[in-house]
Amino acid sequence: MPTTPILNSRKPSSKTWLNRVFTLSYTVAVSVHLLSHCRTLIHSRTLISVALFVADFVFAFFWLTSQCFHWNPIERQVFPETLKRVVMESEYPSIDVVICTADPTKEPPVGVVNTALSVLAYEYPTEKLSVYVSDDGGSEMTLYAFMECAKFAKHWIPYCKKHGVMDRAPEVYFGNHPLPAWDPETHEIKSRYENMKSRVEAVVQSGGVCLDRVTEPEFGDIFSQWTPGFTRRHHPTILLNNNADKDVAGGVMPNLVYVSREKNIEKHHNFKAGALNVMLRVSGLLTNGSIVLILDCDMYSNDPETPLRALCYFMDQTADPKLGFIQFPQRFSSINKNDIYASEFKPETQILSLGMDGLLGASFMGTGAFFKRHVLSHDSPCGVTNAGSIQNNSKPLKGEDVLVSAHEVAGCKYEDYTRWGSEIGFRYGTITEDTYTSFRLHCEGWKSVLCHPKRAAFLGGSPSNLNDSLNQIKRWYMGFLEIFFNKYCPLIYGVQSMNPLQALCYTHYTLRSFWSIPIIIYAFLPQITLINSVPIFTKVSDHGFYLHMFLFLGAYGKDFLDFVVFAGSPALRWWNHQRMWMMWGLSSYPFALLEWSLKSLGLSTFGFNVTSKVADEDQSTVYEQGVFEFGVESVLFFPISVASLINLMSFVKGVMSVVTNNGTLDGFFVQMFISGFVVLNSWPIYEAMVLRNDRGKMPINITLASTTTAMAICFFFSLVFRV
Ligand SMILES: O=c1ccn([C@@H]2O[C@H](COP(=O)(O)OP(=O)(O)O[C@H]3O[C@H](CO)[C@@H](O)[C@H](O)[C@H]3O)[C@@H](O)[C@H]2O)c(=O)[nH]1
Ligand SMILES: [Mn+2]
Repeated sequence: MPTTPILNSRKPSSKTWLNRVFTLSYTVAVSVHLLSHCRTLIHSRTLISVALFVADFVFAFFWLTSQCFHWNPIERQVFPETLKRVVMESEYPSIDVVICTADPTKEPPVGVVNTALSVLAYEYPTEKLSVYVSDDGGSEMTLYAFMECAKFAKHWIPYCKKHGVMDRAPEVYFGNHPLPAWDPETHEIKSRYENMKSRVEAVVQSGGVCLDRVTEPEFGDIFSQWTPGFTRRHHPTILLNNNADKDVAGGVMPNLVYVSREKNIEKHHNFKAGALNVMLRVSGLLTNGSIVLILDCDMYSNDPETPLRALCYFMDQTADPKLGFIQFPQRFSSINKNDIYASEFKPETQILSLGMDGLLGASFMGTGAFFKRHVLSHDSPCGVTNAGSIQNNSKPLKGEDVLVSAHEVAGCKYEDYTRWGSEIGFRYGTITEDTYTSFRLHCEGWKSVLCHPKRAAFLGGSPSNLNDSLNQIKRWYMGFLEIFFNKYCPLIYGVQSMNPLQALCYTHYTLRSFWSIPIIIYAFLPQITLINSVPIFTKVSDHGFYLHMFLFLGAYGKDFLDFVVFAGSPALRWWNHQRMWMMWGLSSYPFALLEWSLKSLGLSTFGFNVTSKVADEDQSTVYEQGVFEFGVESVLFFPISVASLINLMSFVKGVMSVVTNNGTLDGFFVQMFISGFVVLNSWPIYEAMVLRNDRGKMPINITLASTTTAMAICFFFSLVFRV
């Protein structure tokens, strides 16, 4: 009897038992610790003991919920070689790729072009591949870049296939490979690329498209739609289908389509989720690929065989029919050596996600995910009613009728009175549509898979300065609060509708901004009391001290093991990550809570502030050197600066009293230790305040304001503790 060929496998991670033993023993320690807090509260309740209890209680909550990620981590493998052997290419499903962009100034069109080229050149039957660019910025510059992309692709696709190129984003390819002097073909394609790039950049620089640049008759007319009343928030649908049939080597070209959905200033457009839903409908009409790959414009493909890896699940006869999507973890290309801003998101993308994968599946990360189309549009009006099987679709439906319908489904009134965004497609109501959509899909019983090949499937950009990075985190956690305080709350609705451990994972993420409470308490309370010589923790000579020590070393030590030993990151990256966690706790998290509260009270609004993907040369140099970039007067730096100064004062005060009291610090050791630890972490901040003179130094106004505030706090509390 023939055995079914194995296309993928899963096994428990080697650390599963270590995780479980650790979870159980640490739970005992946390419980004992919380009990002793309760005892203190009963016998001598003071403001300080209440604050410490609250802090430890919140920490315990996050620790406990985070254990759900560690309970059942798994590792997976796929076998694309087997796939190639046992499945004929003609059986491959067709794939529609959607690339989102929203702002030509923050997301340079050349970057969009590179991402598009990297997927157009996938090792995949070209007649089954379609690439859609969704331009939420409604920018003629992006459209112009798209046209240049279409022309260059005719050369680039056959070149990549002929030479087995791995880096199929040309910018990366030409950046990584010295040109072989003997190869005229490579020289030619490179100069073609450079010319194209400079034409696109010239258009971007001049701020508009000069029509005599567009010589092709099939493209010429479309720019007339940019009438004087056209703005990015208010304009008609623009759709351009590049009808190129053949590349220069005579191969079939993949479809390439540009869509900028209709916008109306009076109509909420639901940010990226709104754009993606339009793309689901438009692509449903034009090509109707049964697999949809979602990408951000800065996430280029780093491995041309990625679709085959996804097929190792989709084409697996034995796979769970409820499998909805396959997520490739977000990975990043331009992170500096020690990842000073912790932009790698290692825990979320590559550690915790393995744990969710062992439950119901990783959550959608906004980019790098292959969806079965029908999961997102099961009863869409576009005639996409295939009930679960992977279908094959041939080259596009063309003709005027289809284009008229496509304009209709991209219109901003189309979704009125439909279930798009509430029950169908990407879900609305939050600016972190990715987490929310996968949460809802998991509630509905869909499953997902994390595919984590050694060579990253996609590589993206990340903020290269501190302010952008803190703002990005703030935006996510505001979105998370919108998810939690919602009809479909992960802790209430989620726990009832899916594996409760998985629901607690979502709970953990969506509530994380409350981590700011204990972080702020621990950043100020032990320090202010130390300055005023008030001991608040157990003495080193007490038994309780060992419990404190175990709790601290256990949490940090386990984190270190996961990050460095099991996930293989350099130790310095781990150190920088824990530093950023404290910084988030003092800035992004509390501001997320604040802004979300203001919005809930109707006092303010917030939108999707697109992360900038450009950095000028100076900024990039500073970043590459691994030096913190403050530079701008950001309110997010203020609490961080105040905390770092208070910690410095308290540490100095502590050292001085140890010296004057003949070297005893018994009663103050824990407070000294915490201040010292924060001081060590704050070194780049002190440097930015007093030692640096470059443009990345702390703005003088922030330094002055935070110094004054820190002194005022000290003065105020010295009065409080005197009475
Ligand atoms: O109204 C909008 C806003 C954004 N985008 C696009 O959404 C993508 C993500 O935006 P970006 O500013 O780069 O977000 P990140 O901070 O990198 O966001 C992460 O988190 C987002 C959810 O908050 C996810 O959508 C992203 O995939 C994920 O990378 C970009 O391609 C944008 O062009 C739109 O299409 N329309
Ligand atoms: Mn991004």
